[in-house]
Amino acid sequence: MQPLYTSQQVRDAEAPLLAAGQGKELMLKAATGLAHVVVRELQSRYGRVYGTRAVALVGSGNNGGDALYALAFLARRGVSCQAVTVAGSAHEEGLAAAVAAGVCVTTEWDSVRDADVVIDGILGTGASGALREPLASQLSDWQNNACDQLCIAVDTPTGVNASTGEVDPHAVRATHTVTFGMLKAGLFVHPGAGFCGHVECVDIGLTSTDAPAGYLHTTASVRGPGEQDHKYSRGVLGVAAGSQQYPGAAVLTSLSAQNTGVGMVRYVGDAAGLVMHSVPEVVTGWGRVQAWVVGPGAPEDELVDEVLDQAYEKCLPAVIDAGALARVSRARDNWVLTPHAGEAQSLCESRGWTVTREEIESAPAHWARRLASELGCCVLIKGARTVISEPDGTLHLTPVGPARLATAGSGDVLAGIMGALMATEQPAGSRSAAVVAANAVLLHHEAAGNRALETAQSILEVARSHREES
Ligand SMILES: NC(=O)C1=CN([C@@H]2O[C@H](COP(=O)(O)OP(=O)(O)OC[C@H]3O[C@@H](n4cnc5c(N)ncnc54)[C@H](O)[C@@H]3O)[C@@H](O)[C@H]2O)[C@@H](O)CC1
Ligand SMILES: Nc1ncnc2c1ncn2[C@@H]1O[C@H](COP(=O)(O)OP(=O)(O)O)[C@@H](O)[C@H]1O
Ligand SMILES: [K+]
Repeated sequence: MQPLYTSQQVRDAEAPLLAAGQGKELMLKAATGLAHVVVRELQSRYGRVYGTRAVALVGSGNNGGDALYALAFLARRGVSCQAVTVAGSAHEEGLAAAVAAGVCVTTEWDSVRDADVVIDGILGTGASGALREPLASQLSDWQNNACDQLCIAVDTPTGVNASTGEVDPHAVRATHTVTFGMLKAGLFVHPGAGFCGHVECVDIGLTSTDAPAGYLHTTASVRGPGEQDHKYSRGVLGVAAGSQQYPGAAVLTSLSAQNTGVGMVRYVGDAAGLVMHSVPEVVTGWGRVQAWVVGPGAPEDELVDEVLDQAYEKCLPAVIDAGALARVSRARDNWVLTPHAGEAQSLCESRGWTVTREEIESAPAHWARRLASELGCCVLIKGARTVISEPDGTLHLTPVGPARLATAGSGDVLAGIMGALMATEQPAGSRSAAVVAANAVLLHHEAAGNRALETAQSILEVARSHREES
């Protein structure tokens, strides 16, 4: 997992180097890394670099300085380069270097639309507040008329808050973002993440001792059984799921847990017959378990309350989903609540917080944080972009999953995968529970992404093949 930082944390990490007079060196490292990416992308899209046209949008600060030095580099590679200064002034030394290399400087935006690549060097970590006029309208005019243009953002797309992922209505939609030194959290949080395109980080020698604002998880790491393991040592998962109205959720959750790999699944609820018929490995009835999944398919309140009490009293890790979410009155830090935006809205409402489902969908990190802090456990808000927060606000993010996960029952499959990992990994606190949850999300993505699958049942088959291969 890769640490993610806020803009301020990155600026704090830069401060001692700037104080030691290394500002220009840092900027040259950043600009060189940026220029290499531009060259690579020009080559990849057009099959050549020489003779292509690059236009950089240049703001008044160091973000513009990076863009100007990169243009100087590109001009020497035979790229026809133009710098559009959008803020009246521009980084002096960068401007001098660009002009010396043959870069044409203008304040007119005419050339932007026809450029083979646009480099967005307007705002980086120094941005504050809404985009000002006339810049905001100029950006909208350009982007409303641009079509499939290569656009490489310097450090962060202008208008995307690099700390929070909040987005200005006129923000730049980049195809690539080249960020410097440390990954910024806002580049991976919805909705900002959707404006960044492919993100890569150029090492300019920054380090931080701060606690990161979050972590990016990209590869699922799952521990298989050891040679000495038996079914009990490996972990028994209790599944309390399904009802007469929604018996299928009990099957999907149990089967998904079984397919992910766990010592044993114990099922309690109203769909025991159907579960046994579909997953004969499952044992039904109460008994000792090392973790719980409770809630998929709206099991009865009485059963849910009993499971929640047991998990609380014994400090067992638990995945609380769907029908069980509304029953949580106290929580352990190794619990993960897994609402979708609608369920998160109900959780907020029951606490007297007024928010719409749409507002949660447009700022899931904010609401996951608020709920996690209120409840004292991890909160994972499901959706096109899933976000997990620990009670202290530390975020755990993953790349976006395949859209074919948007199908009924796929949340039940996720609950089963997560439950299996909870039972085998035994997370003791919120950090390890959040890591388990992120791993489950990645496995869920992988299972759905391996083939052109459309149903939750098919996702299960891939979960099984994943287990057999590992
Ligand atoms: N400080 C350093 O050591 C390094 C900084 N680097 C670059 O420098 C950037 C940060 O530079 P700066 O601190 O100069 O800040 P920026 O270049 O991000 O922006 C500062 C300028 O933007 C204007 N501005 C802020 N908010 C605005 C808004 N909403 N609408 C319109 N204009 C607005 C401000 O008036 C100010 O003039 C980083 O993102 C990175 O690209 C890199 O060169 C690496 C080294
Ligand atoms: N467009 C999408 N792209 C990627 N993943 C998605 C998308 N839509 C939904 N998902 C994922 O699919 C799952 C749906 O879960 P949920 O809404 O609980 O469904 P159900 O209750 O029917 O099981 C979640 O893991 C969610 O993150
Ligand atoms: K930028």
